[in-house]
Amino acid sequence: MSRAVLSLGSNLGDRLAYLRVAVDGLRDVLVSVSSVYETAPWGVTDQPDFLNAVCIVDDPARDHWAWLRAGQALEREAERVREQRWGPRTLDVDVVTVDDVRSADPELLLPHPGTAERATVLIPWLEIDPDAEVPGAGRADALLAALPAADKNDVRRRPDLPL
Ligand SMILES: Nc1ncnc2c1ncn2[C@@H]1O[C@H](COP(=O)(O)OP(=O)(O)OP(=O)(O)O)[C@@H](O)[C@H]1O
Ligand SMILES: Nc1nc2c(c(=O)[nH]1)N=C(CO)CN2
Repeated sequence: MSRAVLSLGSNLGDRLAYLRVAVDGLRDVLVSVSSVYETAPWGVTDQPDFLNAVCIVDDPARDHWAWLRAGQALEREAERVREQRWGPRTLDVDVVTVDDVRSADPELLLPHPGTAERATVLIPWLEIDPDAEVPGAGRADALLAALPAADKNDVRRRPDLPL
């Protein structure tokens, strides 16, 4: 089996529609999907707010590279153009974890290196898996508890935006 946690983000154009492109494209392998969260941008802060969500997918036939390729195909479907690092995008699909795979290959770092510091990933992930663990870094709830309150306050659930 290969179970992956994918982080979705959009801050350009019809943000909800782009997240739906991703979820619809994963429908056959979808185990669960979080609520949508409106989040203040980190990294490059002078850009529009993001919508973020996390989904858990499972497919015994896919390895971690197949999940990366699936995410990239969805980004292409959302007409993503490659722009500045951490800049605005119609759709970003990050592979957060795949089972307990660890990878130092720059094309596919696992677990995704930003995970432990990103409330925008940890909060939606914990919503759908309260026992979530980041391989090598411990429980997601403990990682979230260690983040500044301001980071958590910048992640607001949007129950009015269903996926
Ligand atoms: N776990 C991963 N998930 C998705 N892409 C990854 C992962 N590890 C490495 N990459 C590589 O990262 C590149 C995409 O980077 P991208 O421009 O989306 O970064 P970013 O989203 O701006 O920043 P960040 O990766 O910190 O969220 C791709 O070339 C991809 O091969
Ligand atoms: N709130 C938020 N900020 C970001 C995000 C994101 O998904 N959410 N993604 C980025 C590029 O990976 C840069 N900044």
